[in-house]
Amino acid sequence: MFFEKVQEYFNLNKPFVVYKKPHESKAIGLFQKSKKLHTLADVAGFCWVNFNNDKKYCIPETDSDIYVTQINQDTLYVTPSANLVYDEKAKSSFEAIVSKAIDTINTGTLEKVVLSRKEILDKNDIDIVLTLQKLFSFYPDAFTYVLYHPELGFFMGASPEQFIKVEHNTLHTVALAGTQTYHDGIITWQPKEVQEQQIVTQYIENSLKPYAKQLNISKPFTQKAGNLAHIKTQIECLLHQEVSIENICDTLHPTPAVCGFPKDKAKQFILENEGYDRAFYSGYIGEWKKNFYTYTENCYDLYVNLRCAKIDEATHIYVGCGITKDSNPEKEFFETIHKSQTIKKCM
Ligand SMILES: C=C(O[C@@H]1C=C(C(=O)O)C=C[C@H]1O)C(=O)O
Repeated sequence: MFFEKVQEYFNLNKPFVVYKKPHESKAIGLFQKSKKLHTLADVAGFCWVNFNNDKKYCIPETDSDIYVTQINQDTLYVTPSANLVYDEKAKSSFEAIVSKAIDTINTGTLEKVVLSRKEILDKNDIDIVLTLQKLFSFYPDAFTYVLYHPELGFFMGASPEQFIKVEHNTLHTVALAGTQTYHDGIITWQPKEVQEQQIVTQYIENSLKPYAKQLNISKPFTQKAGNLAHIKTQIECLLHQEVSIENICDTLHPTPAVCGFPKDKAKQFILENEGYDRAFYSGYIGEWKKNFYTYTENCYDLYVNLRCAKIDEATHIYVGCGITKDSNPEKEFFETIHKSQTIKKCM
C-alpha cells in the first residue's frame, strides 16, 4: 500500500515526502492532496528551508494523506564499493577556493568557512522505491528522506545531523563537525578538527543562551555516519516558557557546521566564491509542530539537509567541508569525495 502510493505520486508528479527518523523502524509519508506550494506557516507539517533562510516551504498536515509503514530490514542490499573517481578540473577549482579561504582566514577576522560544491552525475532514471529502501537500509542511524514538489524538484538525503528537536519545552541539538573516514578501533582527532567542532559548540551555546533556563552540554565524542566519523557534542536546552521556535531556528541557522564563523563574514565568502546556488542543501528539513510518529502536537524534529542530492535532468550531489587556518586544500577536496559516497551508494 505505502510503496504503491509513493510510486503513484511519483508517476503523477504530485507533491509528497517520505522520511524515516534515526533508529525508527517505521517510515512516514505525507502525500499532498493539492499541487500547491505551501509557504511554511504556524501549522503542523513537514518543512524544508534553504541555506539562505529566505525560502521556507511545507507539506501541511491539513492538505495531506498520511501513511505509515513498517520498514522491512530483511532484504539485504549489497553496498557497492566506493567510487572515488573524480574530475581533475573540479579538484583544482575547489582547491583554489579553499586556498583563497585559508588566505582570508589568515589575514582577517574570519575563523571558519564551510565550502561546498556539487558533483553532477549523468543519471536521472531513479527507481523511487528501490532508492528509498536503500536509504533506509544503508543508513538506519540517519534521517533519510525523499521529497518531491513539482515546482521545486526531487530531493533525497541521509543526514547525520540534528538541527533541533523540541518536545515539552526542551530543545536538543548537536554540534557536529570534523570528518575522517570511519575505521574500527580507536579514532583520534587532530587539533584542526577539534577546533572547528569547538567553534560550532560555542556558537550554539551563545545563540541559545537568551532562550535558555538551563543548558547542558556533553563532552565531545566520535560519531559514526555511514563511511565517515565526526566529532559530536550533545546540547540540551530547557527553554523559557514563551519562546518562539521559529525565532530560535532563525537565530541558529545556518550554524558554523555548514556556514562558518563569524556567520555574516562566512556567508558573504560563500555567496561570493562558491559560484553556485546551494538551494536546500545545508538548510534544514523535517517535522514542524507535530511528531507524526506519536501524533504529539507542538513537537519539532528538524535535521540539517546534508549528504543529499537533487535530481532533474541529472543528479546533483552536494558536499562540503569546514575550512580553518590549518586546512589542506587537497585533503578537503578528498573529504568531499568521501562525503559524496553516502548518496552514490543509493543510486
Ligand atoms: C558540510 C557538510 O557536513 C558538515 C561539515 C563537517 C566538517 O566540516 O567536517 C562535518 C559534518 C557536517 O556538519 C556536508 O556533509 O556537506
